[in-house]
Amino acid sequence: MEYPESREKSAELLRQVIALMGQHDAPFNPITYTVWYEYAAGLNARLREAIDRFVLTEPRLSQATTERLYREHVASVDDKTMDRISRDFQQVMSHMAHHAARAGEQAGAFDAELTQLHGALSAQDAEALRARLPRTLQRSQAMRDATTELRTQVAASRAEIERLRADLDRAREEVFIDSLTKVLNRKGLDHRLEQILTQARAGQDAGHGLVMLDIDHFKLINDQHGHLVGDQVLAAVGEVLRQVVTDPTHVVARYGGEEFAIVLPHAGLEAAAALAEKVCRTTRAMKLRKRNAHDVVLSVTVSAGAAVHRPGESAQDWVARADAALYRSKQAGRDRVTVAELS
Ligand SMILES: Nc1nc2c(ncn2[C@@H]2O[C@H](COP(=O)(O)OP(=O)(O)OP(=O)(O)O)[C@@H](O)[C@H]2O)c(=O)[nH]1
Repeated sequence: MEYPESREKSAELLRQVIALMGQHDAPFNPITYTVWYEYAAGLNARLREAIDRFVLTEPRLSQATTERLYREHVASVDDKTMDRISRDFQQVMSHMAHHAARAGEQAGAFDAELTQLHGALSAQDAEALRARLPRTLQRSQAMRDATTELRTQVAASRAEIERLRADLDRAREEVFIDSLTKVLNRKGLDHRLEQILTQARAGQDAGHGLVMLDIDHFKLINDQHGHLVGDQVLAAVGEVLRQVVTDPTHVVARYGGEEFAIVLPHAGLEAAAALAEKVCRTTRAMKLRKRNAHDVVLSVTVSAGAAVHRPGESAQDWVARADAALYRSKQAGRDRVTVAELS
């Protein structure tokens, strides 16, 4: 997931997120953090609606509810990953708390020692001062040791928390990736579309391009060469898409079956159509060798439809307009791009 906030905005968000986490019962961990971050950032409308509904009956959200919200509205991370990350996080926090408590105890003892020393100094009692000094030195050394240990522990904990967050991000991404074509799956696409349209609704930006693509006569490929070759073709088209769509802000997904989608945030119809043309050209030029049969070479083509998002339009309607343009490409003979009218 991309978090597009500026540094100032993210600092403000961080304050809000910490305040929100403090108002609820779920422990502080990367899952709770992510839920409240997405809530506060306003990037996840469905999550927001669900939280607003839940707090009516459960004003302090529990760990179980927060994890459920994460699973249903952020990413369906499996229970084992969720448990492991929560457990590891608790362990990191408990180590840090232990070292902080130790440093606190040493600080208390050192403070008591300083009070005694101050007394001896004020009374100008040279004898008492001499007697106190070895203890004062001992206590100050213990204090220094404890703060050094705490510093080391804080650094180690930070590194560990970073590792856990990366772990969680990886697990989230896996849920959104189609294993055959290695592009986003439908769920991943829906999630990204929702983010993009939430921002569009908030008036933060306008004008996004969408291309829907469909492999031509795919049923024939399956019928003539078998389902496994069909899968090989799907994987190859996925590879073409990953190769052609190089802009990291663009979103490539398998919409379902042999249909793919490309979302081009902040791009017009011309850019979307040009990218679709490039995908058509590259796919047409591709020669696929049927696995375990070196003499059988397959060629495939794709048809495409492009549409630019209209203000206020739902994701569903947007996809339907691009799909209608794609249908016109099919009707006109396939292996081509059709653009949806703007009005
Ligand atoms: N091998 C394989 N086939 C799939 C998969 N998903 C869907 N299909 C097949 O894709 C085919 C889609 O065929 P149709 O929708 O009739 O369209 P088409 O043959 O591509 O023809 P046009 O779209 O009109 O060019 C069906 O035969 C599905 O069984 C998959 O994951 N693997």
